[in-house]
Amino acid sequence: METVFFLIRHASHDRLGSVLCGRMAGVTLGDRGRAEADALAQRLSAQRLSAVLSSPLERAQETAAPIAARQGLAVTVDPALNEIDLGAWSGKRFEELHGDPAWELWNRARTHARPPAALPPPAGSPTAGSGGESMAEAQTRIAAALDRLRRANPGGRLALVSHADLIKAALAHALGLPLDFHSRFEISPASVSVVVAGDWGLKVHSINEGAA
Ligand SMILES: O=C(O)[C@H](O)COP(=O)(O)O
Repeated sequence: METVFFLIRHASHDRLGSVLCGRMAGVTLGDRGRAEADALAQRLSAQRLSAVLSSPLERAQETAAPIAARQGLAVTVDPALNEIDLGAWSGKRFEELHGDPAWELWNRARTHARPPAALPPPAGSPTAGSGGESMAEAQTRIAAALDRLRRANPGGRLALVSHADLIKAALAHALGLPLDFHSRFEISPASVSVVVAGDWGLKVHSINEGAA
């Protein structure tokens, strides 16, 4: 039996395009984002969803809430849908990052680049030298979640509210696209990308639907 996944990027917030928010707390939807989330919930009301899952971050849960409410469902928070751990870059303005060689590498070589650690590791720590989460690790996380959710929900139609890079990683996994090509397609705020899963694997039905 097939399981349909509606991969939804959270709606707009006021720091979009100026701050690399990552997992920082307190990033909530503004007026525009709430209007986008309501419009998205209205569009999705034509679908019979069986579950609405969300990243733990506020911007995702606030996007998921009106979608779930319209369907008479509760939002289930799933840590597997969380944003990539961007370590020391979380909360930095994009203008601060420009010119940083590690940031340039992150943008051109996602297959092996890794954000820097948020805090220097203690001296002698076995984690010395480790950083944030690589996109490959995030892809493993979302791919495992899709497989787990598919097995638990045969015939289900699940909305998963997450983040741009997580959705790109999921689509790249389904398409067999190298992560270095992450910028070859767009995942906009409040957009929907549809992936169908079966015993045979994953099939991409659409990408970035409903983008403004
Ligand atoms: O701010 C970030 O973390 C990224 O630039 C975009 O991620 P998002 O999908 O959570 O906005």
